[in-house]
Amino acid sequence: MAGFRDREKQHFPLESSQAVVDLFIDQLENSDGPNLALLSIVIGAVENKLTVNRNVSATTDRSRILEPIFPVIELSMVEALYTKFVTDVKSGVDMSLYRKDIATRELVKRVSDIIWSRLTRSYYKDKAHLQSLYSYLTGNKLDCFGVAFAVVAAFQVLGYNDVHLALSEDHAWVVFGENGSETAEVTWHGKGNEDKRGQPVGLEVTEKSWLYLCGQAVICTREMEVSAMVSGINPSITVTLDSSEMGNLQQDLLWALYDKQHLKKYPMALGNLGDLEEVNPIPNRKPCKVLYAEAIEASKKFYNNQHVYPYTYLGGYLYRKHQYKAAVMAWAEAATVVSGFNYNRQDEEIYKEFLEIANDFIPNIVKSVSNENSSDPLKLPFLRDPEVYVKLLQFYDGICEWEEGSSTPVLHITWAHHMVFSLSKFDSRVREFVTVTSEGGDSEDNDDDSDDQTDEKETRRGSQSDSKSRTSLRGRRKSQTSDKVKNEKQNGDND
Ligand SMILES: CC1(C)CN=C(N2CCN(c3ncnc4sc(CC(F)F)cc34)CC2)S1
Repeated sequence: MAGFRDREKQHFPLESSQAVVDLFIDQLENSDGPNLALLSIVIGAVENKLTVNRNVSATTDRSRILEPIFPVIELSMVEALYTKFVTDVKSGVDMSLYRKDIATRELVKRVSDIIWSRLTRSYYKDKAHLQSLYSYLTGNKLDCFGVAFAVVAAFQVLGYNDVHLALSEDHAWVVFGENGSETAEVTWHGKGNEDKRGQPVGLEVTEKSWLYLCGQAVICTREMEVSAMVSGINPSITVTLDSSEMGNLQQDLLWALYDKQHLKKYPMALGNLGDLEEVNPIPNRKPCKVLYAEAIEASKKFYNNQHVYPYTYLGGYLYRKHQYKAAVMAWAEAATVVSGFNYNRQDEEIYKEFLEIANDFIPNIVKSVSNENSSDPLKLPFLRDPEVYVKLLQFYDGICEWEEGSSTPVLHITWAHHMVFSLSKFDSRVREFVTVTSEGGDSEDNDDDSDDQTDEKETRRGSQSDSKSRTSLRGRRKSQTSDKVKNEKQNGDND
């Protein structure tokens, strides 16, 4: 039955991480494209052996358990599971009903139903290690991403090259048809939401919800589907313990994909590699800060700068390194990105992200710097730095703008309490230097070119530094006419 050719067989048995990396590289160099089902079964098997049901004694206090052995992966086991997958998929489809080169919506729904029908009736969907075909074929369990991935792998088995994975920052679906112009839901999203499997991704894009990234989703090639598979590796054994072998393997695979340019258009995968490099920097490889920057550049270059996570990857890293001003600057950019969406009840994941930043991280920073006296004379203390204050206002402004025009409210009193707490900790002189103005409303409101359509307003640094730095905060309001939001404090040293 469906077996592997010598090209695949010669790698087995896999007896080391390097052997797995060699198999992946060989598949990525295969002119027929990488075999998604084969690679997902292999990586899922390794992850299962290294992380599931490990006898973790309470005394293991290292952040990563050291593996004595690498689990040998035998060809017979992989081939048996692969044959089972091929048989499941092919027996579920009467191929005589369909054209062989381009998928139809009916076929996409059919294949999604085949994957769906084999899932265990009810199980904890958010559990770890449910993302691979190994989990599907040995445990009949998949998470939301895993179902979408399995549908794409099934179409590869059926010989279709037009069905590809589409990824937003919290959802997955497929594209298919002539030049991938069609979209279809193939999995569920979140809890308590009716799945829309078979339907096109339509309304949500017009609703401007973050969940669908307004047409800026990552559309995968076969190789980028391998990047998604590798990015989805979960090295955790418990909440507090990771498998270092699995983490190192994920890192090596991501670098192999990076070297072949298969992370170029995939900001989250670049961010994931950055997180791995932070914990375990590989000599002579790009440092995590550069990877976070490349993720932001990729979002700007390929996705109209409409991805939020690249900025929260960077902000989270800077926060962990106590580089608080830079962290606030990254979070302000993240809020500006999210301000371009309308909040929808299915956007909880990004809501939780901003909730933690606004109501946990920023108050913690403000508390921790309250008795700061920076040794560096040129560095303004956080609470005396007008640029920080302006960036904080930009952060809150972005979240307010996100809420404007949304079907669901974002902010509640707790947000206001934390915001007032944080802003009020800034030195009063800093607050005096900030002039907030609002430009005209939406473009259609901008017909009046009255000269009070203010351009950027400048904010000068405090007296400590003689150089004036032009920090501007452009207030943006969606619907109001242009008006000065705050009185302008004329200070003596205005030039
Ligand atoms: C800055 C953060 C909080 C750190 N980790 C973040 N991740 C965001 C989600 N992650 C991802 N990493 C690679 N690819 C994908 S595709 C996807 C949506 C899912 F439904 F398919 C999620 C995701 C990995 C981890 S965002």
